[in-house]
Formats: sequence, C-alpha cells, structure tokens
Amino acid sequence: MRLLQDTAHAKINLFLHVTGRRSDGYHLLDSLAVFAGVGDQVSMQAPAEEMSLVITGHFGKGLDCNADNLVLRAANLLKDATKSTGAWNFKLEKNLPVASGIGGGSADAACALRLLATEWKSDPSILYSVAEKLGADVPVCIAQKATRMQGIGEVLHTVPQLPDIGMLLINPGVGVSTPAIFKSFATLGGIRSRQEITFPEKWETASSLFSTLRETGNDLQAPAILHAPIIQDVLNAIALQQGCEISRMSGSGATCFGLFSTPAEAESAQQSLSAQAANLGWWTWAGPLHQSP
Ligand SMILES: C[C@](O)(CO)[C@H](O)COP(=O)(O)OP(=O)(O)OC[C@H]1O[C@@H](n2ccc(N)nc2=O)[C@H](O)[C@@H]1O
Ligand SMILES: Nc1ncnc2c1ncn2[C@@H]1O[C@H](COP(=O)(O)OP(=O)(O)OP(=O)(O)O)[C@@H](O)[C@H]1O
Repeated sequence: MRLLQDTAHAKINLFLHVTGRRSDGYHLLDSLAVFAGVGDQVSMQAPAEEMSLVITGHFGKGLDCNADNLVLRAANLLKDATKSTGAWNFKLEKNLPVASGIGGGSADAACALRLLATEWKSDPSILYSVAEKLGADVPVCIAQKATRMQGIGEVLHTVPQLPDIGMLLINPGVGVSTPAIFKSFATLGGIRSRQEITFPEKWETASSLFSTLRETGNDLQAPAILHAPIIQDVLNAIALQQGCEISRMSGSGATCFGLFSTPAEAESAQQSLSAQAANLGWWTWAGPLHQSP
C-alpha cells in the first residue's frame, strides 16, 4: 500500500487590481497572492480500482465526491494529459470554507496535481497547462509561494521574501459567486486607471510591506459588499483589533483578512473576537503565513 499526503494552503490576495478584460470575458488581474498557515488536507492511497474521493472535515458537508469535484477533475485531467496509468483513492479533509475567496477548491486541485506529478514524474509544462484548464487560481496554488499573479492568473512572478507577519482570517458563512462579483464590478464603474505598483528589492520589515499594500486595494471588495453587506461588518470588526495594520477582503470574498506585525498579535485579535465570532457563526483563523521552502 502507498499513501501520499500534502496540505492545500488557503490562498489570500493581499491586493487584487483588475487591469483589463479579455475578449472571452475573463478579467486581467494584478495580485499579490500569499498562502496562510491553514489548509485542507489531501491524501491519496494506492492500489485502487478507479479514481475515487472521500470528503471529511467541517466544511465537507455540502460538497459532492463525484467526478466534478476539483480533486478528481485534476487527477483525471493530469492522467489523460500525461498518459499515465494507475488509480488512487483520494481523501479530502475540508477545513477551509467553500466559495469564500481563499481558493480552497483551487488549492485542493493543485495539491492533487502536485502529489500525482511527483508520482508520475510529470513534465512541469504539462502540469501547469492542466492547472490553467482547471481554474484561474490553480496555477498559483501549485507552488504555494508568495507570488505576483498577472494575466488571468496564469502569469506568475517571484516576489521578494515576505516578513514573518501575522494574519487573521474571518469568513461570515456567506458563499459568494466569483462570476457574479466580476459582473457587478463592471456595473460599479469597472476598470480604473492607476500606476502599476512596484515592489522593493526586499521588504525589510513588516511595516515596509504594509506601506506597499497601503497603495493597493481589492477592486472586487465593493461589488462583493453589495452582494453580501455583512462583509463590511467583518472588515470593521477586524480593523478595530489592536495592532491591525490592514483589513481587506481576499479574492471575490467573502473571507476577509487582517494583517499584524507578528503572528502572536493576530492570535490575540482572534481571541478577543472569539465570543462575537461564535455568536455570529463566523469562521476564524489566525497565525503565520505559510513560507514554502
Ligand atoms: C478572484 C480570484 O480568486 C483572484 O485570485 C480568481 O481570479 C478567481 O479564480 P477561480 O475561482 O479559479 O476562477 P475560475 O474558476 O477560473 O473562473 C470563475 C469565473 O470567474 C470569472 N473570472 C475568473 C478569473 C479571472 N481572471 N477573470 C474572471 O472574469 C469568470 O466569470 C469565470 O467564469
Ligand atoms: N474540492 C473542492 N473544494 C471546494 N469547492 C469545490 C471543490 N470541488 C469543486 N468545488 C466547487 O467549486 C466552487 C468554488 O469553490 P472554492 O472554495 O474554490 O471557491 P473560492 O474560495 O471562492 O475560490 P477563488 O478564491 O478561487 O474564487 C464551489 O462552489 C464548489 O462547489
């Protein structure tokens, strides 16, 4: 029996600018994506008769284990693209809220691709072309490293190493549809011209990273608040926490994040919000960023 496993870390867009639109309707983006310490767990076991999936975990309830699940779509697409043989039983422990702007499904798909690509010694160019077919967020989730994403998400640039900041995540339990938010973005004025953000050679301190981020924003935040006004309440609750430097939404929402100079400060903020969060049924997490080797 062989058992392989890995963590599918949550993707957080520290900023997200919409810079253009392709003729097929997809939007061109400029975004700094980072990965949080929290994630789903993906494991795969062989021998198996066919590709299959079992889902556990707090957020697994509403998800189907059928071939439409991104884990199985990823496994089957890579198998076909690389003409590989063999099947695996996958297990997904779903710890991340679904349809929440932190790319959980994309991270799961990328995790399955990573595990299988190692096993099948797949060519990285095939791996990335399969990732692109699965979704705009899947390519960046392959390496799970802080990355500047451009194009529709497939143009990936290495960024300077990030300082060891702390992050607080809050999801109010409202699922948000990514296509609907992009559509509302246009009705709220759409693309605005701005100077391209430049990054320094290195962010020496947490405050130098926060200075860069203060010149940026998430263009999908206002349209997402129109769909789910509770997002504004979450942003306000985060901003009120001691030591919070930036309070912003990730992706197309509804998960919001707070940035702090240290993980300990983010954890204290989570503590002080815990009663309010429990009352309102909000999911929270706090800790360091995932720093991939
Ligand atoms: C908002 C982000 O989370 C930022 O990282 C991503 O761009 C979304 O990535 P994703 O969920 O993997 O998106 P996909 O599953 O590829 O696309 C879902 C839908 O979002 C819209 N979409 C997505 C990505 C993009 N660059 N432009 C778009 O307009 C399209 O309507 C598309 O049909
Ligand atoms: N393994 C999976 N985990 C989560 N969602 C999945 C999975 N497989 C398929 N899906 C479907 O994909 C949709 C998007 O889920 P996901 O959690 O990736 O959204 P998201 O966090 O908004 O992503 P993004 O930040 O990339 O927009 C859901 O509506 C869900 O039904």
